Amino acid sequence: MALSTTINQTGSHSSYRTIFNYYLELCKPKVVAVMLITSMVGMGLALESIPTLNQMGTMIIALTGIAFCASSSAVINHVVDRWRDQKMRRTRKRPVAAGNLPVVKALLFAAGLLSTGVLLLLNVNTLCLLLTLAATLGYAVMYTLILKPITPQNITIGGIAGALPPLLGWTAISPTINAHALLLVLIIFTWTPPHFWALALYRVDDYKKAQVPMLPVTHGQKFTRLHILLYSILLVLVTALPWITQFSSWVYLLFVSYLNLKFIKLAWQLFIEGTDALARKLFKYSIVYLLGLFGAILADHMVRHWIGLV
Ligand code: HEM
Ligand SMILES: CC(C)=CCC/C(C)=C/CC/C(C)=C/COP(=O)(O)OP(=O)(O)O
Repeated sequence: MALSTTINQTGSHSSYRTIFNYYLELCKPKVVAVMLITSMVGMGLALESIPTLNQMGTMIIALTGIAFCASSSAVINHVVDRWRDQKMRRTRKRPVAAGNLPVVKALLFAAGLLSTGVLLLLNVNTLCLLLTLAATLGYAVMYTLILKPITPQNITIGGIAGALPPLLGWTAISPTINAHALLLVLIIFTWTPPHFWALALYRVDDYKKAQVPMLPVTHGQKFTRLHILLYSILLVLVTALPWITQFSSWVYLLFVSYLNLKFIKLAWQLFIEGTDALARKLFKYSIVYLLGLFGAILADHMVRHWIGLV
């Protein structure tokens, strides 16, 4: 119905574009893009010098494979969540929830993405492939299908899947489970609850309507704000670990301290004042924060190891 309207009004080119946009939206491209950036940082940190052409090839294949697998789990999330998405203002226009794309087509798309991703990662190494599959199933099955509808700790446990990308990147270059790569995973794992619960605070009515037991629904606003603050304090401690373990220099520490100060300030203000505007501000800042932190840790490593300065 929506498609024929588009064809009648604006011609077939725009309908192709609409369909392309539907499929693109299913992949959660912005979230996957940030995940790929953290994977790329993992790759850069695993390298002790400027990458060779061969390594660059591996990086491109691995990033494409990870992107395809991550996207396939995002598509499955759209299918599994379609009833819940229909009830929420933020998600009700999503292609499967709104009936613009049939479930079967979405599932075929997910299967195509997953098999292409696996084929690509078979050319990288087995560890990288297996960990990527674990993250894919972690988000599509463990989080979306099992944890999301049953416990407010869904995002803390399910957050492991979203936290894995730096390790995926690291293993693409060096197929071992490195302690410093696990530190990066720990950073995203600790960052996820304030990232998500900030959004859940100002979208609480959506989650109530869809009967999803997110923390503000089950335990209230004040309790959620306290937990955002506690996780933010934990995040400050965890993000000092790269410096404490002498993986990163004081330049990283300085930059991250600035990012942390702002994070704590917002989390504290949100705890005290509790407005939707502050929750929204913290959610948006959480993304800037993560990108800044990963940028800083990579720049610090590149300057000291790739270029040999300091
Ligand atoms: C269990 C873990 C996570 C949960 C539950 C979660 C939840 C969410 C939600 C509900 C949104 C809003 C999407 C929308 O507006 O439609 C969002 C946005 C976003 N998330 Fe997360 N997230 C998680 C992990 C991550 C991770 C690991 C990253 C990156 C490394 C990430 C990056 C982003 C980005 C970039 C956006 C903005 C997307 C946009 O503007 O369209 N998230 N997240
Ligand atoms: C291979 C690999 C790296 C896999 C990770 C996959 C991935 C895309 C994880 C995304 C995490 C995320 C955006 C959760 C959103 O929660 P939600 O689904 O409850 O949010 P929604 O209400 O917006 O759908």
